Amino acid sequence: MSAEWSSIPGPVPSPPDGNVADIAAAGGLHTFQLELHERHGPVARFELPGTRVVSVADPELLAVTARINRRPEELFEFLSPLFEAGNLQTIGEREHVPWRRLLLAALGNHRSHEAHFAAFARLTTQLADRWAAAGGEVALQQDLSELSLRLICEFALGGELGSARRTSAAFRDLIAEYLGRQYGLPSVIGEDGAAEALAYVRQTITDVLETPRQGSGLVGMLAESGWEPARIRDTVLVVVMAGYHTSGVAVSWALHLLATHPDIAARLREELDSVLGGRMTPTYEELRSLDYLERVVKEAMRRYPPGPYAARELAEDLVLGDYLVPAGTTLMYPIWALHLNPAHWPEPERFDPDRFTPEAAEGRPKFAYIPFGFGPRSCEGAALAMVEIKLMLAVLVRRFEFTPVPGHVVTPVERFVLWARDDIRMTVTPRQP
Ligand code: HEM
Repeated sequence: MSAEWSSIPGPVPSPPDGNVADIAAAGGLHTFQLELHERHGPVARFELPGTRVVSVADPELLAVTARINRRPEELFEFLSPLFEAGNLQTIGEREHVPWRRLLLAALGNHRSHEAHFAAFARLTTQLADRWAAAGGEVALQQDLSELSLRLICEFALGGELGSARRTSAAFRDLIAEYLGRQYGLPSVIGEDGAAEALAYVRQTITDVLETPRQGSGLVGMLAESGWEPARIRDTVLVVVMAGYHTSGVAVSWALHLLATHPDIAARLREELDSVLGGRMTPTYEELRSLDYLERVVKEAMRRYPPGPYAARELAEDLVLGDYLVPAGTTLMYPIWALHLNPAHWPEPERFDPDRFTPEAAEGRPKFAYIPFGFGPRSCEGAALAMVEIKLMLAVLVRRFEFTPVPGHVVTPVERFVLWARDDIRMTVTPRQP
């Protein structure tokens, strides 16, 4: 077996941009990968400028890659301008291992989640009160990404980070701008706009680090880390960037699915009403006992994974099924395509939370479902995100009926995260207590 990238099935690349035009024609990397695997099978190749990619949509084959730490630099190059001390998405294993240890200690601690739970509930209730007072139509992704920014700042920094609206817009625009530059798309905010947004984000982070606050495990741990100040600032930036939109986007997709599946929404409400009685927010303990809520969240992240892909780079040749993939290849984990693979998810488009009962999940390969990635570079915020998402959804579904706005079309687009192109617009109607 020879290590030949071109022996792997895939579309014909056209120099110098490889398959960039095919990706644009498909509507983005997320939809391109669905078509790629439908046409070429579970292991398929394609080419980005200067990068040979092999995309793997078979969970059993993914298991073979589970120890790889290295991320491909070219693919994440667009994030480099954000960092002062090196791109944290792609730092090498030696630096990454202690960095991950600190993040897991700061973000993955259940006692710490419990300690911040009352503040999370207060911030979520504030948004619900605002919706109830204003009534009518809301833009879910805008409001919920601002709320998740507030939650992550409360948790990781002990309070607000500048104006939530401005910070959230700055991150969104910076990612769209840098990603667009990498793939030759039209500018979103221009050179000056990007410089201004980055300066705003950096300044607010510096302000937070210079003003001691109570209740921030992350800032305290960073202060004791002995790391250079630029790496500390970069770490705060990456945590805020990774956490500001993902949880809110997950909740908005879940609400979209619930609003279009009234029977499932009714079953979730029944569970919430029976556990909460007359109260509007669950306790931390109650949240853990809401089984159907958990299944709804998992199924929503299967149907619309907020992070639609992950990637690694091969340091050595690797046997993947029938192929020997050469060293230097970028391995893509096409999370959306994996979550819609009919071999493991019958009728994959159907929204059915009961796919996640213990009985239904039995025998399903571990890596058939990977919303938070896997292996040594999996998401350090996963456990925290699940608490945030379940709490936001519980409070909002307990308090409101959500009705899709007639004529508003919801189209997923990939901008590093799976957003809806024109947001998800809903009419919110307070439920009778
Ligand atoms: C719905 C919520 C979220 C989803 C779906 C999500 C998904 C992901 C995915 C797919 C990756 C790449 C994993 C891989 O390469 O195997 C990732 C990485 C990461 N996520 Fe999340 N994430 C979420 C929320 C969060 C939150 C709330 C935080 C921080 C508080 C966070 C922090 C990170 C960090 C720091 C990384 C980089 C991991 C590394 O390179 O070691 N994420 N996330």
